[in-house]
Amino acid sequence: MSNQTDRIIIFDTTLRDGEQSPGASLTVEEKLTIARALARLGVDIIEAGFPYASPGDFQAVQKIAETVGTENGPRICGLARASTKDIKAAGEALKPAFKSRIHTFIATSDIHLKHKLKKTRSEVLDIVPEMVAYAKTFTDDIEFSPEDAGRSDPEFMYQVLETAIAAGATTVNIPDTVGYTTPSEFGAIIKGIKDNVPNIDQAIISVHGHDDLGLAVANFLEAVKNGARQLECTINGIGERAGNAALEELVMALHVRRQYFNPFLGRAVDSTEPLTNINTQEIYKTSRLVSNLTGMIVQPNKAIVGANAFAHESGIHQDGVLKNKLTYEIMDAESIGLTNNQIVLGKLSGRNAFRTRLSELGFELSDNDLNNAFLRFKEVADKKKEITDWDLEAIVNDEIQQAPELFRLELVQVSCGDHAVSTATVTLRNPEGKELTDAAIGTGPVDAVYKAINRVVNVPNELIEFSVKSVTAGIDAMGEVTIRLRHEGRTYSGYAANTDIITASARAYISALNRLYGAIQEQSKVNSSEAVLTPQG
Ligand SMILES: CC(=O)SCCNC(=O)CCNC(=O)[C@H](O)C(C)(C)COP(=O)(O)OP(=O)(O)OC[C@H]1O[C@@H](n2cnc3c(N)ncnc32)[C@H](O)[C@@H]1OP(=O)(O)O
Ligand SMILES: CC(C)C(=O)C(=O)O
Repeated sequence: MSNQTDRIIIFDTTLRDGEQSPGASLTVEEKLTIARALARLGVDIIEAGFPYASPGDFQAVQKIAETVGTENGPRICGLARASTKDIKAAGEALKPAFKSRIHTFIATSDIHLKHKLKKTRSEVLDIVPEMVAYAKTFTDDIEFSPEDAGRSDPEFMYQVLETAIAAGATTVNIPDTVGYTTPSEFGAIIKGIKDNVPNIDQAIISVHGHDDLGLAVANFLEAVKNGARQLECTINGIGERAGNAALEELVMALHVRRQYFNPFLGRAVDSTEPLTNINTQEIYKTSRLVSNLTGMIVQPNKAIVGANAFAHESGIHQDGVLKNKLTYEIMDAESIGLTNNQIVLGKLSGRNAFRTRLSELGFELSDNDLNNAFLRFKEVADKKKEITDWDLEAIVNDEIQQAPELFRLELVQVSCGDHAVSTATVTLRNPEGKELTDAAIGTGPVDAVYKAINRVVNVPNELIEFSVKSVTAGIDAMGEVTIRLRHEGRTYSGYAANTDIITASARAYISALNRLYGAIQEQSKVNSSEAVLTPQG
């Protein structure tokens, strides 16, 4: 294999590194939904998880390998430390995939060797070929990463990469694990690898980077100029700490500035060939899906997918755009799948029009889910004359893409005002099917509702984020509520949309509590199976 491909491979790690964002933890079903969306987006490789990390991660990777890793689907990858138990778990979980990859890694920086791994350089040099060769017994496609490459001694890293490739690594991935390097430094690291690793032509050079200094995307573009051909990125740039390089920014930079990048890929400047396999029209929808399911809100001024990314506010700009869009726009909103938010359906629309529009928007629902979504649509259409694509998306995300419903909201009622004590009454159905009603007072209606819900659910938690925004303009707009809460150091998110923001707030809170309650139940199952296993050794 040669790394001289003239195309950029997009390796999406939303489900692995993205899920490492505090509070972004996803259920197996949610991961499957995102994996399907990534396949529609056209990513080449999905890093679906870290199978050894937990039974849930193992199951998710296995399910994605089975249902999304089909013959025409993307390659499915699992992460593993340089250890036989991790690699074995990855190999087992990936078995159902038509095309699989094991990604194994070990740190090469002296800081990590000394303080974290407590290993010498020569020990690492022995472990790497042994583990790559072991991974090779599960699949031919092996990626190796020298973790913290950005702070590693280049000469040592060259040696490690050479042994990894000699043992069968087909991709070598260079991570700036702590987001420390600058673009020119990162480009020089890639050039150094090309110039100094003797067998580098037998592997693809990949890059992975974090955004601690806001430089991840710039670093990657410099890496492409110096020979990197695979980019590891996440939707909306989510990930550990400040996140990863954002897929949408990288792809659109390569798309919009194609003529600038063509020569670095050995193409004629004016070549119109796309630089990646990404279907850019799927970008906006995928971004919204990931944001809703992870609870990681996209900031309004975020490049490409932020609410303001294509908005022109000031008079001089509006005047220019009205005369010619090119005055202030370097790309079309349509190119990332942003429609004009046109009115699509109303309360007289039927099931067929509803199903057709959802499928045009990329939602493939089972008959049961479609029925539920249709009933919600009719409810909303009774209150809101015009139903836009954004409303439809909010309805599906609220109604269908939810954590398993352990507690269900049956009723919420509030009394509030500037001369009243905010009071809320709620009725919830508990996991055993019993209806429970309670009431509370609070500093405002949402506070009162949350206190009343807490009296019923009775799991201590701290609300750390509450956001409400309208889906579209207008007084009858649906409100979207996203919340994050914390319990014993872990964060859980919830999402809901409704024309009544108090109802949306209550539903979003219950959706987060359902995740928290589900996690407690999972943990108690693990604890009781460990308790059974321990006495028998
Ligand atoms: C840069 C990255 O993003 S790496 C990916 C990060 N993702 C995760 O950590 C996923 C979630 N992690 C987990 O569930 C757990 O940490 C597990 C299951 C992976 C390991 O759990 P534990 O066995 O309890 O180990 P713990 O997390 O406390 O410590 C990590 C151990 O792995 C070792 N280790 C770390 N990286 C590597 C590596 N690449 N190869 C081999 N060993 C490694 C550490 O030195 C430490 O070993 P020690 O226990 O002998 O000191
Ligand atoms: C596992 C590696 C590639 C990683 O996530 C990092 O170094 O940030």
